[in-house]
Amino acid sequence: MAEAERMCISYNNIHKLCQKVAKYILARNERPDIIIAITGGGMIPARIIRSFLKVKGQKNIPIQAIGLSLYEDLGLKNSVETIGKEVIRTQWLDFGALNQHFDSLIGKKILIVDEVDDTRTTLHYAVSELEKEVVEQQNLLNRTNEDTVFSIFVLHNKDKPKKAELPDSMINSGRYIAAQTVPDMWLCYPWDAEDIEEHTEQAKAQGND
Ligand SMILES: O=P(O)(O)OC[C@H]1O[C@H](OP(=O)(O)OP(=O)(O)O)[C@H](O)[C@@H]1O
Repeated sequence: MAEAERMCISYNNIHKLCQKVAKYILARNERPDIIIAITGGGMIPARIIRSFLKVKGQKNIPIQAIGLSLYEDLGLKNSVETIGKEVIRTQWLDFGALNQHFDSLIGKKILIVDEVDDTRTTLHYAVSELEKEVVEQQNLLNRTNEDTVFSIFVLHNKDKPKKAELPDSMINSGRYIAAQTVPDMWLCYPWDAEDIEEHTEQAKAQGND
């Protein structure tokens, strides 16, 4: 792929994007009760933004990880049109650990973090499965009158047709937060770099430092 079609992103750039988004979240009085990082790309942004969301006198926001991987569905059982990618859960919430902080996700502000929104398949899956999880808990505990608020933070949203939707209520209320919207190009994150010095130089040259 030609150099111009690759966008290199430095750690410094990611740090600053997290800081910008944290400011936005705090200004809206929407500090999350819990951060859910989608592994592996969501983990570093989740950890960085937690520091910027820290408020004096308040406990650190707990981070939970969910593992979601895109799996090539070869569409063998279906028609050609269904060929695409499906999401496989490799890791899910640890409710035992969650309970040390609070009793459930019900009524909480939840920030889902990933590095990139490409086709939106992963984020759609994460939001719908987490919403289902909350509804199950609400029914179980007879607490159906409490509102749970989901937000999303991604470093980059690729400007392209998406293969899945997010709730309108989330988009329209500013709770889908992409630090940057970028053209549909190959994004090179620093954690994949073999030579981090060279990578950082390339990021600088592209203005992403
Ligand atoms: O918008 P989508 O088309 O769903 O793609 C975005 C997802 O793809 C990547 O995950 P990947 O499965 O490559 O795993 P990784 O994070 O462990 O690299 C990325 O981290 C997002 O989670």
